[in-house]
Amino acid sequence: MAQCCGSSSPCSISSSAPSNAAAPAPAPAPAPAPVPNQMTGQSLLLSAAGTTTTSAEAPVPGAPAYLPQQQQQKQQLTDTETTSNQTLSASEKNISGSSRSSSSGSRHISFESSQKNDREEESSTGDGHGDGDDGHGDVINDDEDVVGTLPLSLPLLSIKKKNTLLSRSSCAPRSSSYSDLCSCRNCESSASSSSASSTSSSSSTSQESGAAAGIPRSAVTKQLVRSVTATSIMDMPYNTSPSLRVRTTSLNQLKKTADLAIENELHVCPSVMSEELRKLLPPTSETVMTKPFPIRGERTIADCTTPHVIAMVGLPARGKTFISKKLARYLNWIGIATRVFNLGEYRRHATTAYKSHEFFRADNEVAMAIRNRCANQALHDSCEWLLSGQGSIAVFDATNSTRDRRQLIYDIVVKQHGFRLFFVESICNDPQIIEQNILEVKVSSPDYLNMNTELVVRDFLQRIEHYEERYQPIDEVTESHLSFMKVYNAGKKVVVYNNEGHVESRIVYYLMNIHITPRTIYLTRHGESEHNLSGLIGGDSNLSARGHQYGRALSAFIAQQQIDGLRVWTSWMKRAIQTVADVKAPQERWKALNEIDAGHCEEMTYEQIKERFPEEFKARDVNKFAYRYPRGESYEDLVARLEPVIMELERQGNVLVVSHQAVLRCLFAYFLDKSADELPYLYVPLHTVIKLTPVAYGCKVEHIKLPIDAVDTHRPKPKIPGDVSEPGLDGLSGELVAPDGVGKVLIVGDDVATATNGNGGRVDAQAHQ
Ligand SMILES: O=P(O)(O)OC[C@H]1O[C@@](CO)(OP(=O)(O)O)[C@@H](O)[C@@H]1O
Repeated sequence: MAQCCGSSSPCSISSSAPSNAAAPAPAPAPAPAPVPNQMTGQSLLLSAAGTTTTSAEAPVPGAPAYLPQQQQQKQQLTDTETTSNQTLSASEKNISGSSRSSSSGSRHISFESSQKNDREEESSTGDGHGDGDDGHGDVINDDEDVVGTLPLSLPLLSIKKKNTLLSRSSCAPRSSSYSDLCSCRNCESSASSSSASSTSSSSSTSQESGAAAGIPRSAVTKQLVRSVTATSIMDMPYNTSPSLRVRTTSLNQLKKTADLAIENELHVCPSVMSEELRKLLPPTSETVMTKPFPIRGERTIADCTTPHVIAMVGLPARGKTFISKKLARYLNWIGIATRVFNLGEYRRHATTAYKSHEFFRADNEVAMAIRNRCANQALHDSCEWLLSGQGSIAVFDATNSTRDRRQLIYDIVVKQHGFRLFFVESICNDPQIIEQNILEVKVSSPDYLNMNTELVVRDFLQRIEHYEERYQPIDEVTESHLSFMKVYNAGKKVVVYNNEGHVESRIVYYLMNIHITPRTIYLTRHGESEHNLSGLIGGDSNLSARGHQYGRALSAFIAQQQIDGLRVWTSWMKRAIQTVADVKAPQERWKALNEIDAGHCEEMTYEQIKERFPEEFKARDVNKFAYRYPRGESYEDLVARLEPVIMELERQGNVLVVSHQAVLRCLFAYFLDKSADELPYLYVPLHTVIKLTPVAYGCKVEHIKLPIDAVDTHRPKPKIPGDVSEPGLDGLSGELVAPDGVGKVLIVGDDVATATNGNGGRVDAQAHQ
């Protein structure tokens, strides 16, 4: 299966149109007709608690790609083997799919909670063309009081597709390192004369012998692919060639690239390839010299070849903006560049004409013209952004509450641009959730500046009524060509329809796990360890005396917080387990929470690494996120390893996570929406609890430093890569990180130290105010 759900068990879900997998990034392949799913009448029931029951012939979608890395690679290699079969069956699908009746031709997966959930009665209430917004944006434009400041004459949606064809004839004088992959005349001659690494030499040997034997070009390429991908990373000592350091990451990409080349007969020289395509080539000594490690996002290019638009659907105050922002944060964290286009922000930017709910009346023609123009502009910008290659997923956050509006989106996104389109409809009939939503985010909306809460609630409820008049929930019969999921009452029930491909499966899985129940997450490193004292990284040492002291202070602090249903998660490492020895709460050990594996550099000081492996040490400073220790891990690897932890954290209530510097940076970056550049330098000091409380669309952060001294292990990014004389190693360090405006740093008073040093763990509550 080319793009299976990623389940470790055999997966029977058909992949999406294979043209997606084969499309060269970033330009999309011509729009494939939507492929209705072959599976009929299959349903899967999943309880809110995560237990699954499948109906008779149901395919089990399984958890998406959260397999260990090696398993994923194995899985992908197996998947790729079946690509050609899939291509055939998918084209058959296209032919047969068009004549099939909508309801029987689509896979329908329904996830229902074990709790009582009445199926929503969905009724069409008209065929108006309304659109709208319910989000409140961060952009407040007070300068504009003219109605419709967006130019009305703007040529909307006139985006040209990029030229995906690569010219053979323009092959420039080329680098010998590509000779084993290129078939242009120049390269062929240089290929035969070049000798390279073991991998490339075997490849060129295949080519030469193939040419000599008169084997057709495509067969030679296939042979080449096989010979390269059959090589196992495990068989190679890390220092055989610098290029091997990235081989695990590039292995699947290479396979896909090569298949792509076979399918499209693109025998072009890498020197004229697009940047995107070239990135997927196997590393050579040259690419390693200039760009030693894959940057964030490369890992996911193969998964997300075709740009996606995720279009929200639903009445105002149904949590669409909450879902959009949260989803974007998650997708960016896993390395898929995602951006939210919020229609409310466009409308507020276009006009300040909003005075009351009257603006949203269906018969308000002036307002309706503005709203339509803004919706078109937001969609246009989403597509522009995707076409520019800056991102892979655009989230269109608007109500998209009528069939006509959704059809328009489909025509533009799928038919015109050939992107994938997935609707996420949020349906909520629980007045409590709606009211809470209005109070939490609408009262502070720029639409209601200086208005009292009661008036805001009344006005907003009337706004909702205007939408209700024309709201048409997505209909499986009349809109059977759409891919969508419906989330009922903040996740009590989820329905998934025509779910296509890996990215959508991940989105569905993620959205099934999030919840809005208030809770708090506490992150802390273990107490100071013996290795911390001597400046050694990694290892599995015991706590120092001060580390044990921190353990006691932590348990006192946690007891004082009186946290309902708290669970404690630690790594498997001694220093983490020893830290929570006195904490009174159920504990779980996660291997995934173990510290970054520094491979050959384990239990060395930074100075020793610099001395023994100067190039490695420098390379890490150049790109710390992507740098993988020899026989060890990178931060990028850590993010992949931690995805199941994030998923489980999303499902849980109150949790205390006790882990390590690098691991906590990754988790912290998820909650703070930090970039790959910032992530490895986030400040996570010893003996400090980071308290995270979800609020509205974000997260409140408090740093609570318990008053027990510890060494500072933070090494800030040096100005000169490889420099160890920078501050940070000698106790000077970075700033506490708190998100703009919402975070605050609390310093706990002496009471904790007193309490833990002899008062049996009692802590004066006042100390924390
Ligand atoms: O990525 P850098 O900044 O090196 O930080 C990670 C390092 O932090 C350390 C301490 O130096 O973490 P910890 O003590 O939390 O286990 C090392 O074990 C680890 O290799």
